[in-house]
Amino acid sequence: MNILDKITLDKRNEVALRKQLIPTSQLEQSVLFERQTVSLAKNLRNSKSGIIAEHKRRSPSKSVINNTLNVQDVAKGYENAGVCGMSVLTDGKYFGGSLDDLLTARASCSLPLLRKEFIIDEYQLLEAKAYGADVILLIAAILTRDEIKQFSEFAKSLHLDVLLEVHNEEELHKSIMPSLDMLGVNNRNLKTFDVSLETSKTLSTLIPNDFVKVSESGISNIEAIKELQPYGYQGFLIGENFMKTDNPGASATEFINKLEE
Ligand SMILES: O=P(O)(O)OC[C@@H](O)[C@@H](O)c1c[nH]c2ccccc12
Repeated sequence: MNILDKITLDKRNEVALRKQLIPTSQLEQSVLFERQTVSLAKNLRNSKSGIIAEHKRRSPSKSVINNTLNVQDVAKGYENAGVCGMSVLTDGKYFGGSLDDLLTARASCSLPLLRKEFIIDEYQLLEAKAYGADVILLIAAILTRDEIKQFSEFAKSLHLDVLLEVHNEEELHKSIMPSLDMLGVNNRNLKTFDVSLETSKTLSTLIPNDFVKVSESGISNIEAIKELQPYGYQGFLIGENFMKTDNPGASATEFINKLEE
C-alpha cells in the first residue's frame, strides 16, 4: 500500500467517527455558515505574483517543518505579505494540522482560505464551510470522476471555490468539468514524493484556458516562478519554503517583493 492509500484509508475511518460525533445539522448552525466567501480564483486572476502560502507543520515526506509557530502569527504575516490566499493543512495524523487551525486562521485574517485536506466525503465540505474555508481541494488521484463531479457541485452550492489537483495526464482527462475553478498541478508525486517542476510544464498545454492554473509544491525560489509563468500559471502554492523559516510572513514578504520588482 502506498502512502496515499494509507492516508485515504485512515481518512475514511476518521470521517466516519467525526460524523457520529458532530451531526451535519450542527455544522450548518456555525455562524461561519452565513459568511460571504472570498474567491481565490478571482484574486489569482488579478494578481501579479499569485502566491498561495501554506501553513504546514510537518509532512510525511519531510517530517517536522516547523513545530513552534502559531497559526495566528503565520496568517497575519501572510496577509501582510500580500499573498492571494492561504492554505491550511487540516489533516492531523500526517501533517499535524486541525480544523482548529483553520478556525484560528479565519479569525486572524481576511484572506481566502483553502482547506488543505484529503476530501473523500461531502461531510468534509460542510466542515470546511463551518470552520471558515473559502476554497476546497479535490485530489484526482483519490477520487472517481463521479465523486469529483458530486463534490465540486456540492462545494459550488456552498459558494466555495474548487481547486482540483492532478499529477498526470490521466487524472487531468478524467477531471475536466465546469464545476471546477482552478486546476492545480502537483509537482510532488503523492505516492513516491518525487518532485519535479517538469510536471507543471508538461501538463500546462492540456489544461483548458477557462481554469486558473496553479502549480503546487517544490517551489523554493523566484526563478521557479519565472520559469512557470510562460506556461500560463497564475497561482503558485508554496509551503515548506516559507514554513521552514522562523518568520513565514517575513519570508513571503521578501519573496513577493523580489517577484514584483
Ligand atoms: O511544501 P511545498 O513543497 O511548497 O508544497 C506545498 C503544497 O503544494 C503541498 O503541501 C501539497 C500539495 N498538494 C497536497 C495534498 C495534500 C497535502 C499536501 C499537499
